[in-house]
Amino acid sequence: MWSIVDIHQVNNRDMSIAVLRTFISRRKEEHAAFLSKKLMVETKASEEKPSKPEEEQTTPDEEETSNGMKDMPMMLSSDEPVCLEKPSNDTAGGCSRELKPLRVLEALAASGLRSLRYAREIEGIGQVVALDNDKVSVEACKKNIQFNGSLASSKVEAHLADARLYMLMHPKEYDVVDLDPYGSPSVFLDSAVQSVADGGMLMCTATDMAVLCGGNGEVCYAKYGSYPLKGKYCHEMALRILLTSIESHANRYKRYIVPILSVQMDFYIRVFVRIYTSASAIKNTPSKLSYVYQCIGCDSFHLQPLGRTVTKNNSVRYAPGFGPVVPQECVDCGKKFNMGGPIWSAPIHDQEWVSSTLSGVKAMKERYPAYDKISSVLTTISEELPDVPLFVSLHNLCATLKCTSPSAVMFRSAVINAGYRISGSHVNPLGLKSDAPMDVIWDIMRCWVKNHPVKAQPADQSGSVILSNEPKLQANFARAVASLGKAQAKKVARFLPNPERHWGPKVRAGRQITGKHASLLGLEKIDGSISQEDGRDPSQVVTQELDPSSDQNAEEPDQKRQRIAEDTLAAPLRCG
Ligand SMILES: C[S@@+](CC[C@H](N)C(=O)[O-])C[C@H]1O[C@@H](n2cnc3c(N)ncnc32)[C@H](O)[C@@H]1O
Ligand SMILES: [Zn+2]
Repeated sequence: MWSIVDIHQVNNRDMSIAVLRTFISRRKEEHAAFLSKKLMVETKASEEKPSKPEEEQTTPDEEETSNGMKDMPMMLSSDEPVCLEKPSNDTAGGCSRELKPLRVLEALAASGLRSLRYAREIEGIGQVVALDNDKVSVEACKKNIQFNGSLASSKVEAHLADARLYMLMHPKEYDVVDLDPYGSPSVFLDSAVQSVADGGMLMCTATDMAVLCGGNGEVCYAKYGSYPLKGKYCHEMALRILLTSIESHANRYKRYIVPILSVQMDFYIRVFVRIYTSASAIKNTPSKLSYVYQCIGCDSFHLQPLGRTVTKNNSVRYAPGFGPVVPQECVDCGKKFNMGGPIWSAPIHDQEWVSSTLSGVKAMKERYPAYDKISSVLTTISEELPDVPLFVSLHNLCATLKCTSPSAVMFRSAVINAGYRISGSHVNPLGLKSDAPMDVIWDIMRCWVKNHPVKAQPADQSGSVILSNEPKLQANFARAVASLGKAQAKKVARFLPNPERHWGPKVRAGRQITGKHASLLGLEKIDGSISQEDGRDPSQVVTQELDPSSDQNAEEPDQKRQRIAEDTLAAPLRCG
């Protein structure tokens, strides 16, 4: 069995494998659509004018780039995804282009466990390049590759390299770039966005949650270019800050991102975004970003878009956003606002991808050791309102008013009965996303308090100021049909409890684990870590922990072995 301290990595890798499987099937569909469109265009062109001799049509220089593709040859229209395929001479017929297997770069690979799982478990992966700048890790990775048989050896290669330099030197070369650093990915983003092929995917983890969630706002600004706000929605804000930062790096190279899935799990966040090149599409970026005004008294929040588009006579013009969207003082409680952001305020998931990924996971349940976790997270995400960036917390609203709480179903019903939409949020079991404006939310709470009175509070408190105003809306708490999410109605688990022991981030590789880590990691984990690492040569762990009688060359592990793949493939030597 793997230790519980590694479970978060199992969750992270399983989610990545699930998304990669969806990517591979999407890529096939996009390629087929591209070929048929190309065929149509070619047929039309050949009908319109007599064809020139073949060598006059294109020269190799015009056609090829480092990526094997002309800069934008696959653009179907200005904003349509670019097809990820490369020219080939070996197919017959007019559409002589074949879809190459996926090339993956795991830029921060440690002992290569993730790369090995990608290569062994995902059909359609052509090559995985595993980098690390730590010699011991790369040696361990090479041993792990050897130990995992001929399939692994033919697909995975390990290199000692600084990922930043390597990615800069391989522009637009990888269909997938995976960043999974200790702490912040910020120093890797600029080169990573350049290394992804057009239409390719960047998968990026950040574990510096204290920074991203407002523990030290200035550090967050320095690393990511956005101010975080402390609030119940801080983890969702963290996801949106990371997306903003990736977009900002991409824009420098006339590129832009399309978020596919953005998850907060365990104690980290991870985003999956596709990257495209289009000088005209990047003009849309300011319209996808917002500042956030958050009241220091009652936590009401309001979004201030950075940009807007004006459409006139079929032409689109870009302009700065209208503002300010709030007065100097909060209309609900009279206090001032903190301003955070900018955050990505466009959708953070592609809901079609989410449902295909969820169906894929369900169909291959036995291939995912973290099935329960990733299916519950994907289920909750599939129900999130896609166009509502942040959320309120019912407990927080009640804490401001010092009142008892209505049940979530009653509150949801009141919002729905008032004509608005509401959903949960995967980042917080108590979070409620709604398109109802803050004054409607407070009116609902004012109505609730009328029937559930609160003790008198000092008049200058935010809650007292809010309650001193009469509601304009008569809230109706009668149960609305849509007040339960589909998952809740079907009793599908939406949030799983964390394991009770050994939970949390591990100490960075190379650091001595000492008693001072007790408060961070917990005593049991420290004991476990010391006994695990005690006196062992990391490179020996591979051979000691793998069953020497196991079939090292097995290229198609059976399903049971797939399920325990995280145990037996290799020992994660340097990272959790
Ligand atoms: C969290 S671990 C990676 C875990 C791995 N992705 C997995 O799933 O097992 C981060 C790794 O990044 C490596 N690293 C840090 N800075 C790097 C750099 N500039 N270039 C290459 N590797 C680097 C560290 O040595 C460490 O092994
Ligand atoms: Zn307020």
